[in-house]
Amino acid sequence: MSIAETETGPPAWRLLLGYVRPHRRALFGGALLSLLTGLTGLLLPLVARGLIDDLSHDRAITGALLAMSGLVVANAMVGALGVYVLRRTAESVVLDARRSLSSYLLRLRVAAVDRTEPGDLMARITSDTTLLRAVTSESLVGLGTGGLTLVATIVMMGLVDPVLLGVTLAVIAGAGTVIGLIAPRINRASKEAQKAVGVMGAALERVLGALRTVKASGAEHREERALHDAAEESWRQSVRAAKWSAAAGNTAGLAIQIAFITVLAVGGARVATGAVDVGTLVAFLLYVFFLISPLQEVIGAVAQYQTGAAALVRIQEALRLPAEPPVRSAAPLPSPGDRPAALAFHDVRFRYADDLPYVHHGVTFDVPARGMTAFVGPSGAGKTTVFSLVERFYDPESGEITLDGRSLADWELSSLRAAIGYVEQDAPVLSGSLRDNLLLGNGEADDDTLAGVLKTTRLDGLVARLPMGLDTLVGHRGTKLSGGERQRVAIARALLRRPRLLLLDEATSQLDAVNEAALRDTVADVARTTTVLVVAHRLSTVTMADRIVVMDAGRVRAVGTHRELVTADPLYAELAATQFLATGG
Ligand SMILES: Nc1ncnc2c1ncn2[C@@H]1O[C@H](COP(=O)(O)OP(=O)(O)OP(=O)(O)O)[C@@H](O)[C@H]1O
Repeated sequence: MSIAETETGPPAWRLLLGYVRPHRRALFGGALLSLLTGLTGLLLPLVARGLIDDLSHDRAITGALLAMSGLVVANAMVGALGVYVLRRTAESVVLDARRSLSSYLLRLRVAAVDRTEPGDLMARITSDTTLLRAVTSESLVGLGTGGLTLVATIVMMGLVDPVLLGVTLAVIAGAGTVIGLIAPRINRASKEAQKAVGVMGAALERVLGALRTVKASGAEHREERALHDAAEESWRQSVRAAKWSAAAGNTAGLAIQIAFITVLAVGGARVATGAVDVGTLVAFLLYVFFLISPLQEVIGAVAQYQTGAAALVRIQEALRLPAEPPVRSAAPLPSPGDRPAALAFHDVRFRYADDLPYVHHGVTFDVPARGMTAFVGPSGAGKTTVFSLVERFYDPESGEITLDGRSLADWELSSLRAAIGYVEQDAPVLSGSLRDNLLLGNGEADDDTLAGVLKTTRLDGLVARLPMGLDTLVGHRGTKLSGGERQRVAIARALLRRPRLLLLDEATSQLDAVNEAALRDTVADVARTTTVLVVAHRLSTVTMADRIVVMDAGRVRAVGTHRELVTADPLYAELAATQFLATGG
């Protein structure tokens, strides 16, 4: 599913001004330099007229030649400076957009991310923001400087000969009408092209995220087709945009040529009747020639703006996804002596989306501080969802969840999460070093603490074996670690936060007996000082739990110890007999 296209919202030019406002001074400076370049250029025809005058009156032309050379050099220097200032400003606008967009994406609600394609979001940060560069430096400035130069040129033309100006303006007005018809087509094609880039990003993310599965399923060709289709769609739409942009650009060239010929004809007649002299006609023709650049600049700006506007709208769509409130600074982690947390669910009803069935139909349970509570139940019963709700990745539709007797809704999100350590079932490992991964949740942990946690999670042996110890790169998604090692890294990472509540979604994959037993001891150890909740898949975990919550189809069926439940709850008895992995039990 892709991000909903929003038709409403502020127009693109308002969004653009919002991005540009902080850089308005630099932009204005750059525009001024560009304008100065245009103006110095504008003086050339006047000097040329003087030169022709001097020639026809047999006067020395050295002064006029020197003036022309000086103007040309000054024009080039000021022009280069202007281009540099504008490009730099445009890059700063892109930087701002990338910064704000990436900060925003990190704050996105998990529910919002569920409904989008990460690859598409990535394309919006990388590719769409790039388009802001051109829209700032070329479009906005082009419109300003080109527009002003155009007006200045027209004023000069009016001063030289108003009749010829009238002829020129009529031709330009015709060109303007054509451009007005072309611009929306460029916008539509650009938006489609960027959308296809997003689709390609999503397809790439899908393939690279599961490359082993794709290869093992022999699905390379099918996936390749999807990638190529998206790339081709982007190509098709970009070519369409290019076609219309070229048509717009050529309209400008054509208009100037028509104006040139018309001015030559009408001007020639006026010279013949003696209304104007040859010098005036030459100066006017030079001005017509001078119109090319600002006119093309303005038309280019209009075309470029259409592309930028399409990107701006896509960026804005991402910025409208629901996000968590911004956090100014990370909340402090629990201190070593902090008391464990107590958790309670009161009649919690929850579904992942309005169009999906309820996952929790009124879940109620109480977990006192300290000790280990195991959640068991058939697949899909809603056990992992309990953890997602505790972390506030989602909020319940009704009912209440309390931590230490205080509703989760009243906790500041970062303080709530700081109190919790969460080990997910598939135990993601981020690309980077093993140390980066361990310290992800607590960058402040000292070497002694780290060594202690490595020992309890039995990772010390692994670290000793690795060529570069803790600094060994563990690869994208931890592909260089085994499933069991990944799970232990995730537990170590959570323990380093000294959580007051540890949520452990047990891996369904088997660990070897030694590590299994070690992990069980670790969890039992942690449960003496912390509240531990485990979604349990192993009989060995369940039997050592202080209490077991049996869930079925979004409800809590029973709570008790293994001994109690085996006799009291038929579902539990069946699970215990058939479904649990029995390792070490
Ligand atoms: N992000 C999500 N969006 C929509 N539905 C979801 C999402 N996550 C889980 N579900 C659905 O919610 C239901 C409960 O899922 P949950 O992961 O809580 O089950 P579970 O009891 O932990 O199962 P298992 O033991 O197989 O891990 C399932 O039917 C699942 O399809």
